[in-house]
Amino acid sequence: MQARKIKLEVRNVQKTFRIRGENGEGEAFLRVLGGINFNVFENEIVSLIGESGCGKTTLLRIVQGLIRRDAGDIRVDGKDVTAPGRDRGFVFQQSTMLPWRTARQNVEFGLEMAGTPRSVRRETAQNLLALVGLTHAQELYPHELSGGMQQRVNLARAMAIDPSILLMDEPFSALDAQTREVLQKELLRIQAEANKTILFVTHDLDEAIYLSNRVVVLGAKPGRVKTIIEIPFGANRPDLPELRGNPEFQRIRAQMWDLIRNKAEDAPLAAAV
Ligand SMILES: Nc1ncnc2c1ncn2[C@@H]1O[C@H](COP(=O)(O)OP(=O)(O)OP(=O)(O)O)[C@@H](O)[C@H]1O
Repeated sequence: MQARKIKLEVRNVQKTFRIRGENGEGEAFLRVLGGINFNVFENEIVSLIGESGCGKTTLLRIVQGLIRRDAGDIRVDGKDVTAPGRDRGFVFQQSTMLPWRTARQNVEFGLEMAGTPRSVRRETAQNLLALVGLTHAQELYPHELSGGMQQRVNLARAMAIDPSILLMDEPFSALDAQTREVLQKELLRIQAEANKTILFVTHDLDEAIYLSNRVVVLGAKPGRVKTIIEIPFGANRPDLPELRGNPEFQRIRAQMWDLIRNKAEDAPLAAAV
């Protein structure tokens, strides 16, 4: 069997924030990440879950290159990460579209910054907007788009620079339940069509199981990897409402819930994290 290619390596990443001391006086230290280890393989979706405050967003921002780690290594395609770069694309919880640009112009933005010729930019943006199902909305401005449509544009924009990995921080959590389910399904379709590798942060256990090949469960204070769960449903997994009735889905969900509530012992980590 061919070895899977590692896209993202996270090795012993640690972070402590300097914060105000008790009663707002002096200073104190908050150890947020206590040595995080995991890999994301090519074409995988890996989700990070864990209780609020366990450091998911901090970890994603460190991978993004926006927060400096105190120790450890992060490599994308074997290259050390020290700052934001075109090898990583981002989609956040809130839409980050530029309000004075149309959907197409928003998708073209990163390519413009990179000096890509106009005709190539336009074609790339049109292709990506078609991929995310927005051909009809290319020339609309953000205020003319629904929240779900805006997140589709943000996804197309993140993909425009053809990053090695997409980092997504709760991208659907501000959407209503119905739109969220549509976009979750769409993300699986887009990921399969475009062969993308994704690191995905979510609070939502069902979303993590439905979208992921593997789920990294983090414990808190300091954040650490409790276990990494392989999700056994293949590429043609049923839609989430149907999957929820699957006993294996329910078993995994219960296991995650126990881990997050600290009811279960940390499971031994597999060698190939
Ligand atoms: N810049 C900062 N300075 C000081 N403390 C910070 C900073 N950023 C985050 N923290 C603290 O680090 C801890 C982890 O925050 P983080 O946002 O990474 O957690 P999270 O798991 O993403 O939480 P949630 O699920 O609620 O979004 C929290 O206690 C937070 O208050």
